[in-house]
Formats: sequence, C-alpha cells, structure tokens
Amino acid sequence: MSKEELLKKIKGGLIVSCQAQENEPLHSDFIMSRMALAAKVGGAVAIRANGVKDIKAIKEVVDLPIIGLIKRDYPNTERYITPTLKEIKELVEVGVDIVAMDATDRDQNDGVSLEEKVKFLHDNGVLAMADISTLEEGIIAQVKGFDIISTTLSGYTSYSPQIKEPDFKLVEDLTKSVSLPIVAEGRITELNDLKKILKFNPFSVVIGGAITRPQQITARYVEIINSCK
Ligand SMILES: CC(=O)N[C@H](C=O)[C@@H](O)[C@H](O)[C@H](O)COP(=O)(O)O
Repeated sequence: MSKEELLKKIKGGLIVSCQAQENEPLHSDFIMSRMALAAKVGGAVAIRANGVKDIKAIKEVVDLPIIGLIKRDYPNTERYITPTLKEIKELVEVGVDIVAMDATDRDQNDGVSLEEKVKFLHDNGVLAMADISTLEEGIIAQVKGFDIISTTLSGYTSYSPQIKEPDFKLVEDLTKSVSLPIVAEGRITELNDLKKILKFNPFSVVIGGAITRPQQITARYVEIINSCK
C-alpha cells in the first residue's frame, strides 16, 4: 500500500488502541485480537497495538492498518515506546504499516538518531509516527522526516502539562503550526472530549483505555457512585 493510500484509509477516522501489558488484567494476545475485531466491527479505521505477539494475533483476525509499537524499559533512558532500533526491526519484521516511537526531547539510548530510525522505516516501506509531548517536539519531528505526529506523550514527560483531560491546546497548536497529519491521542474519555477535539480538525483520533481497558471504565463509574454517597 502506498503512503497516500494508507493515509487516506485513516484520515478522519477512529484508531483504537488495543493494549494490555503484563500488569494489566486483559494481558493476552487472544483478548487483544478480539478487542481489535470489536473495534473493527464498531467502525475503527486502524488499530494501535503493542508487541509482536499481540500484533501477530490481531493481524490474523483484522485486516485494518496496524500502528505498531513495542513498550520496553531500558535502564539508561526514560523512553519506553519503541525506544531503540531493535524494537523497530521487530515491528518491521512482523509487518506493521506504521511504527510509533518516542520522539520526545529525551536521551536517545542506542546511539541511533531519530532521523536514522525514520530512514530505516522508509527504506522498508513503513511509515513513522512521532509520539510527542509538546509543540516544539512536533515541529522537530516534522524536520526529522516523520510522516505522522501524535500527541501520545503529553502528560507523560516531566515538562508537559500534567492534566487529567486530553491536551486540547497541543492538538490545536500542532494543527495550526505543523503541516504533517496530526493525530489526537491521550486521555480522550468522554464523548464531549472527542467533540471538542474534533473542532481542531485533527487528521485522526486514537482512543485506547476508554474503549479497551475495562478496569479504567469500571473505576470511572465507581468514582461517581462513591462521590454520591
Ligand atoms: C502514554 C502511553 O504509554 N500511551 C500508550 C501508547 O501507546 C497507550 O497505553 C495508550 O493507551 C494510548 O496512547 C491511547 O491513550 P488512551 O488510553 O489515554 O486513550
């Protein structure tokens, strides 16, 4: 699929993030594949997924474009979303359409620059998504050759706003200042969050926990019940 065809498929649509790590109740490649199938039935245009095992299982039942990432901790960096070229190679090998990686202004830990990582993906016919946390990082990601920018990491770096709601301002600022496709991602929970974010005309939207993490959904209802006691 060409870059244009791929972008056309995800433009204006909902991307569902289907992720459950080892410490989460739904950690299972089978369950993530069913989550992805449910997302497809509901009208999702693409799936964002973590790890080779989950991605393989998802690809068996869902033919939507896959944005792949590998969350992995290393001792010498705060980066954990596809932090090194090793994870990028694993994702290319499993056959994802887009690789999402940390493109924040934090230490690179493998001696390979973001430009080189993007080039490796392009040489293999895969698009590069920059997971960023500030406007400046988005602007730099564009210069470094990324294809798509996502607001994934706002609230998860020490220097970005630590807020409970989505970073609406970042989505607005990016759509005004950066010409690349801007994906709104992170803490989109209420339908009204989504309506508000769509006013800024993002290229597409990623929703994860509010759809695929039932422990989070349950906790929101429990909070309301407790606050009414
Ligand atoms: C910060 C981080 O590690 N985000 C991860 C990135 O892949 C996922 O755990 C999130 O579910 C995804 O970004 C979607 O966001 P939300 O689940 O808030 O809708």
